[in-house]
Amino acid sequence: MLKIENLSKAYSKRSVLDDLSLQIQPGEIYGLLGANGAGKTTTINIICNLLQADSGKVTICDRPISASTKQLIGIAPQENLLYKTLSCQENLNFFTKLYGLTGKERQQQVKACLAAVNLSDRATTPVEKLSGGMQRRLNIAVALVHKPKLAILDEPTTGLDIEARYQMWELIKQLKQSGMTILLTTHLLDEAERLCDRIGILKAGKILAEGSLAQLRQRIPATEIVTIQTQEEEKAIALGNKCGFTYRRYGRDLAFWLPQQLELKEIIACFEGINLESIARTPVRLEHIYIEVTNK
Ligand SMILES: Nc1ncnc2c1ncn2[C@@H]1O[C@H](COP(=O)(O)OP(=O)(O)OP(=O)(O)O)[C@@H](O)[C@H]1O
Repeated sequence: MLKIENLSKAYSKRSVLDDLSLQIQPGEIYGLLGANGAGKTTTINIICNLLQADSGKVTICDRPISASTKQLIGIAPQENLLYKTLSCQENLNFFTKLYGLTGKERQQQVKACLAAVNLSDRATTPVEKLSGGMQRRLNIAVALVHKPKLAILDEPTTGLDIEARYQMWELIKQLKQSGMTILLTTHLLDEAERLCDRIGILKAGKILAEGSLAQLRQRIPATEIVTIQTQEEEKAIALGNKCGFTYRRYGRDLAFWLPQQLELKEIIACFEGINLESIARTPVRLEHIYIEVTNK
């Protein structure tokens, strides 16, 4: 559906995208993860034909990116693209006109998009009277008015509270069920874990790792991760090493990769001789993989 091959882009002499390649299959949610400045927005702007790459190739539905492929893409940008004093319906009407929809099709699309984002009962409410979560959902409806093949959702839940975030996740899952292909950018690793079929980790304009969560998990040779709290960290690291556990710091937490499944008592036995204040077991999460891949 979307194919990016060897894309490079520099501003003045500063390289922002460095031989970037990725592919998105029809009907999947692809998560592009990266810190601030990694190059996510630059990539999106090139896909949307708003910015010219220095080299490389981008095709969507086998067509090279051009003014005419804009029709295939719906983008919900980081900053809501909405007219605050207009109602939900008026906003959508405006964008349907921009895309050249007329008559019955226009009315149908406005109605369908309001329903798709669960805002049918707010059709005549001005945007400024909607909650932040509702405005974010309307921003997505705007991206869908012209029935695009690919929806690009740029940090769709940034700034939302947890309830609004759950609603947005539900909406994104419904979009996928309706057959939409989605490119999602996010800083939130749990969001990517919940939603994405495949994930690409972007750093300094390069994809450092890519795959499903199960594929990415193979980057860490551990069955699970054990985090401990103790005043005797040096001793704990030495004892962990003796048992074949690799240690890592996640923030200030001291954690160990367990190469094989162990009973809790076997894990505790490894740290015999020191005072353990707490011990917690977690599966290998995207957070651990992200840190491993981006800190190399
Ligand atoms: N028009 C521009 N001129 C010069 N430098 C730019 C321009 N646009 C972006 N950059 C730089 O390119 C790099 C990548 O920016 P980009 O916005 O693509 O990153 P991002 O991954 O989207 O970050 P964020 O998560 O903060 O949105 C940054 O260092 C940024 O300062």
